[in-house]
Amino acid sequence: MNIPMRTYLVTQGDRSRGRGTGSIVRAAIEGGVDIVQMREKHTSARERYELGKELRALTREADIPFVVNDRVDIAAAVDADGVHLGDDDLPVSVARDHLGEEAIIGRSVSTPEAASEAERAGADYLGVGAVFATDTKDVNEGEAEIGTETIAEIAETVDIPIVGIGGINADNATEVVNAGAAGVAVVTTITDADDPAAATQQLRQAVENGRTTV
Ligand SMILES: Cc1ncc(COP(=O)(O)OP(=O)(O)O)c(N)n1
Ligand SMILES: Cc1nc(C(=O)O)sc1CCOP(=O)(O)O
Ligand SMILES: [Mg+2]
Repeated sequence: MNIPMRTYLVTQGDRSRGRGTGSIVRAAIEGGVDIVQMREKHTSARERYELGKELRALTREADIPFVVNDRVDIAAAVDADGVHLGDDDLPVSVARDHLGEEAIIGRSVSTPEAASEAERAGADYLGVGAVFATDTKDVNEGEAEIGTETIAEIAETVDIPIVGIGGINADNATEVVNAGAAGVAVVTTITDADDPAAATQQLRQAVENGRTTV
């Protein structure tokens, strides 16, 4: 499965300076984002469903993949392309049974062992983090600031693509890609930017720079 994910936006409404998540996603699309994940932790199922339908329409119009964080039921309800799962979410195999062979299923990992297990379970890509310090999410001790060395180890271990996540911006994205990531996933670099479209473009350029210098 060839999933475009050089620049991967993970949404978070409460880190978007009061701007609607729809407007952030529209700007990211204008800036050339490759894939969008709806991640709205403290909202009801109904709110996620309504926002999910809006983001599905925007991403469909832009012809880019749309993934829902955590919730297989909401992914199915809004006709998303897939779901992103972590340790507290449904197993990859269960999501696969519900969403089908064509669905994009991402899995969070922070060690080579967990990466191998997720690949065996049928994940299509891995989100690996937290690469650098972040205050967007409380990351467990041992999974914080794993660095680009762990990105390199995991990239060597699995055949599926990986994206780095956590504290990534246009100044350090090149390093993440040079370590072996297919791309970078970000929340605040885009959602909290003065100009989310320009921030997406700069991130994209940093990723491209990595590809040409590897
Ligand atoms: C691309 C990507 N990578 C990792 C995560 C983290 O997922 P998870 O561990 O399930 O934590 P929450 O995001 O649910 O808090 C992600 N969402 N996206
Ligand atoms: C959602 C998420 N998952 C992480 C992980 O390590 O699995 S770090 C993270 C937050 C990323 O936010 P920012 O780009 O603002 O640092
Ligand atoms: Mg999760």
